Amino acid sequence: MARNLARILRGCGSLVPFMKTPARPPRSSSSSIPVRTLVEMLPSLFSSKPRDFSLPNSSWGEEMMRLYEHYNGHTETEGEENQERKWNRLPSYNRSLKYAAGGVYLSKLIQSKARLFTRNIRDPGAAFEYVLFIDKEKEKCVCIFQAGHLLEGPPGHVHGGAIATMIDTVTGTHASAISAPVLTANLNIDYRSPIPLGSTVLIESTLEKTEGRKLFISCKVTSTDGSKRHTDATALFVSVSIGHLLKG
Ligand SMILES: CCCCCCCC(=O)SCCNC(=O)CCNC(=O)[C@H](O)C(C)(C)COP(=O)(O)OP(=O)(O)OC[C@H]1O[C@@H](n2cnc3c(N)ncnc32)[C@H](O)[C@@H]1OP(=O)(O)O
Repeated sequence: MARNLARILRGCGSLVPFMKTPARPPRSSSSSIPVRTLVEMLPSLFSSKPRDFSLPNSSWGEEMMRLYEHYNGHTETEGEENQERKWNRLPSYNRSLKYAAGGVYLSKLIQSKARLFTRNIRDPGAAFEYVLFIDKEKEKCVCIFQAGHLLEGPPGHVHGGAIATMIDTVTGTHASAISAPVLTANLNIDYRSPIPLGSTVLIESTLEKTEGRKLFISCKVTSTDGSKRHTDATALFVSVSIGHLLKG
């Protein structure tokens, strides 16, 4: 049991955003691990640092790099006061938790082969290359997205499902930064003009309002100079408890 626990803790990745207000999950009759205590302990006990996929790699094109440097230049630096700095880069990992062990409820969340949908292609640049920045007040998020050749839908252009995935990812990450954990309850998308495969676009999300557990977010996808509107969307996220996630 102790060895299993050590493996879980070693394998922790990016569950941190989901840990803000953990609720009490039901206890497993088949496990002696106190689930709530363990779940709450996980984020503070990471022993290895997972790869941050939102940092530049060799596949990033000129436009992706230019915009990354632009927004990163506006990133708040720890311990440094500068009112001009507006955007904070959000790190991005390819898994929530790595190893499955430690009882029926934890095993539902901790699946050894589970990987974040957008971060599971080994070949850099082949699919989803993106980095997100959030503004200080958390009212807005901006994502620089470079669409790789594996995302083809119509010839030479990005698949609508891949665009929906990115919109869900950006608005979902935005909502999570405000009130984790959240689930997408509703996503409406208007596809206005196709996105060329290999191109870099901007995905901007705006918090419109919150009502109790509900977060209403709007989103647009444009060319990087803003002259072309590719996609408009609205999304509704609902804050849920860890117990809701465990229930499935
Ligand atoms: C790092 C990358 C981040 C990526 C983020 C990706 C996020 C995702 O893709 S999540 C996966 C897809 N989504 C899901 O699987 C969610 C499945 N649905 C559910 O679990 C539930 O229906 C859930 C959580 C949305 C709502 O259930 P529950 O917590 O019981 O809330 P419920 O009481 O039904 O509704 C709460 C409020 O939301 C409203 N609501 C719920 N669903 C909808 C909907 N589809 N449309 C409009 N309103 C809705 C309700 O009317 C209610 O409003 P009010 O409080 O004013 O009465």
